[in-house]
Amino acid sequence: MMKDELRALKSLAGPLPTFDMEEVPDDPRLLFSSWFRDAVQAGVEEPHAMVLSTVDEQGAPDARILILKHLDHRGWHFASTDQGPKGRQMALNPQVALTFYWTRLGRQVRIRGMVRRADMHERDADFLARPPGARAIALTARQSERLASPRELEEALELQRERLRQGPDLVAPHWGLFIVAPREVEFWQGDTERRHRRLHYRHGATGWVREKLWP
Ligand SMILES: Cc1cc2nc3c(=O)[nH]c(=O)nc-3n(C[C@H](O)[C@H](O)[C@H](O)COP(=O)(O)O)c2cc1C
Repeated sequence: MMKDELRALKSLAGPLPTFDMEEVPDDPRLLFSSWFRDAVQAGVEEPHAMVLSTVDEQGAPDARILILKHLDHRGWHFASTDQGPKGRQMALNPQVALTFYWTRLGRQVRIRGMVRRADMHERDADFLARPPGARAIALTARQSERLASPRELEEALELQRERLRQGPDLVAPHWGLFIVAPREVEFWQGDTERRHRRLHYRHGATGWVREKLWP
């Protein structure tokens, strides 16, 4: 049943844009910005949603979706608690990967690199810019713990909403703003005939080196 349903689904049906792999910037961050703008203009839903992959202490991979908060010369930024599986995994092993997929354009971007924390000032600014509900849930500081009952969550949230009413500038101590400095970035443009175009950037001793990859 599932097999037939899956076979009936289309993938990379197009129309899809072309990708001129000769006309690209030296720095993959510039190409990412340009592709990101294309995704926004094409109406891709939540183009800033990305998969963050990490590994645990046994070397077993883990992955979840997060929201991209910023991209600058340092890399790709995201915000989360430093507790819970991803926080612990990144503290043990700062090597991570980010993956974007923009369906309507048939484009995938894969980033591999090292994650580090932004300074406290930037972290606080990010936290205070979050809507009150998002700040209250972050202040509960229990992401990914076992939830005993919905009431437990409601009570904890009400407590934090009250703390925020008393102190609107409160920042969750376990909140983190993280930056992924890229070592490798791959741009993948899907093709309806499966002649996908792949451009791989690697950061070497003298700067960014690019090569094309087989589809
Ligand atoms: C669209 C979307 C956006 C999300 N954005 C974030 C985010 O920015 N930060 C975050 O901590 N979790 C975010 N999550 C939840 C994570 O996927 C994940 O459930 C949570 O961070 C716990 O991860 P962990 O158990 O691996 O630590 C988002 C989930 C989705 C589906």
